[in-house]
Amino acid sequence: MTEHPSRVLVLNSGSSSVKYQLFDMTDQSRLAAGLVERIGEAGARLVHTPAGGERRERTDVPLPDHTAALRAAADELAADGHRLDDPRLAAIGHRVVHGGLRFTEPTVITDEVIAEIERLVPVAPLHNPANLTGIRTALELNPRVPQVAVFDTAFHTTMPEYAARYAIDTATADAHRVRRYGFHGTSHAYVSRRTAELLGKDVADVNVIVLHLGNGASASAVAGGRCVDTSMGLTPLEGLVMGTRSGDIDPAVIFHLSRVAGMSVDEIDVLLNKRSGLVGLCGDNDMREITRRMAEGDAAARLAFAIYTYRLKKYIGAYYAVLGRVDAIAFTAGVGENAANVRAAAVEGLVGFGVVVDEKRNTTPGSGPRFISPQYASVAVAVVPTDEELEIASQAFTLVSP
Ligand SMILES: Nc1ncnc2c1ncn2[C@@H]1O[C@H](COP(=O)(O)OP(=O)(O)O)[C@@H](O)[C@H]1O
Ligand SMILES: CC(=O)OP(=O)(O)O
Ligand SMILES: [Mg+2]
Repeated sequence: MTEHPSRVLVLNSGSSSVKYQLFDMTDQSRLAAGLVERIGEAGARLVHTPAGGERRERTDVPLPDHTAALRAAADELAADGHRLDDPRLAAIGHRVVHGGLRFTEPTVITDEVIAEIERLVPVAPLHNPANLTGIRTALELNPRVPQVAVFDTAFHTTMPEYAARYAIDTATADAHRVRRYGFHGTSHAYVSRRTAELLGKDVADVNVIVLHLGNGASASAVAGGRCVDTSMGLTPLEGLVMGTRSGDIDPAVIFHLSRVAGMSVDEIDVLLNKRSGLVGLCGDNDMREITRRMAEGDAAARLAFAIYTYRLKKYIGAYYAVLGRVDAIAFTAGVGENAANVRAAAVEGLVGFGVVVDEKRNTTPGSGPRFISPQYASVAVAVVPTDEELEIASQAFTLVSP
């Protein structure tokens, strides 16, 4: 009997990092995981962790660009016996951030798919180029295994037109594909499903607000497993306050900075995407550091935290209204899973909506999905760890399986 290939390598290429994980999909176990960070910068490093093995950190290999980073990752995997031409490999799954309106499902990558992802670079300048480098390098390393793109935007394509459209001239919007796409969809899909499981209900029967708070952050309103609204828009800049991005602002801020401060469009782009959000407000984008500074009475850190959590609360209120009935609010990603102070502040004063957290549950560290609201609360508040890599592996594996 020949064994069907059952392994999936997942690549998540970010603007300055590459994350990778190798799964055995027979039991969804992780065979290896790694991260290459600060690519092209001083201090670039690769951290590779084999399942059950010793973590290895490499700073001695040159990591000038994403191609080098992926080759170095392939070498680390090969050193553990996981070669990229291994016949047990069923697919390589890629996170692709912007899929426009065209890609609503995971898609096997062809030249034509690559050309379409390339065409979307202007609406995802920080993300799609890195995703494309990941795809091209993986194709060079193994041209035979199916490569699958899993799009951040796909889960949001169910948004109704009235949530997806901006109120601007329709002809201009259509000519340039200006509309709200939404991102982090793989995480919103996975977390909303896991939240339904935690509630012991069918996903079709529950309404969930998902708050994905990582470096990039977004909220979504999910009704019966379908996304009906999300906070990111044409690009991942709209919505919540993020590590380095402003989130919602009056668009006239851009005209003002151009006319009054003499800044170019590119300079304003960098300002809003890289020098705003938490880092712009207080100089730090790591919530751990901000929390430490707040305890010392640092006023800038306190204000940054207040702005961040106030914006969250506004989105919770908005999506409560959008959904009409909310069964659960789920916090996920680096900040959402770990920062009890952010969770508490985001729902403070919402007891009238049935939204409240139990202090002990909220501050007790845990790892799996768990409730942080009291037993009696009418809306469940939960911490539900995301796993974008496993979700990408599952979708890619399902697509290529006979
Ligand atoms: N223990 C913690 N307490 C508070 N914040 C944390 C903690 N651990 C991680 N974070 C936050 O999570 C962020 C990264 O989230 P993550 O989901 O890994 O981001 P991304 O995948 O977008 O790079 C960090 O910038 C940091 O602010
Ligand atoms: C779309 C997006 O914001 O992604 P990330 O959080 O990985 O930057
Ligand atoms: Mg993440």
